[in-house]
Amino acid sequence: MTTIQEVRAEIEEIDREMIELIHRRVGLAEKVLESKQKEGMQINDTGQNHVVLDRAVDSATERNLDTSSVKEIFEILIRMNIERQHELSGEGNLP
Ligand SMILES: C=C(O[C@@H]1C=C(C(=O)O)C=C[C@H]1O)C(=O)O
Repeated sequence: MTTIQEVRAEIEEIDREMIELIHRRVGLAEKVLESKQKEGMQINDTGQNHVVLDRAVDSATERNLDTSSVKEIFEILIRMNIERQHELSGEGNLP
């Protein structure tokens, strides 16, 4: 039988992986901003936000996860990326 310590070690490993993935995702803000500045695009792209959220909700549905919770997580991830792009463009935390 698995001990609580073993399960917690597995959770810790997953948490570390998630932090690394969040770091990678936020890290892409620089490349995205560069392309947007070249193309004259706005930082917040509501159409793309929908694409990302719909994709996350579909994946969550396939795995029988609570879709509204998964959507909240992805809304936070999108916000973090947008905030990072604003920081990098020297605008601070504008909406
Ligand atoms: C990363 C982008 O910039 C913003 C952040 C997004 C995201 O974190 O997925 C999606 C759309 C944009 O509002 C992008 O346009 O792809």
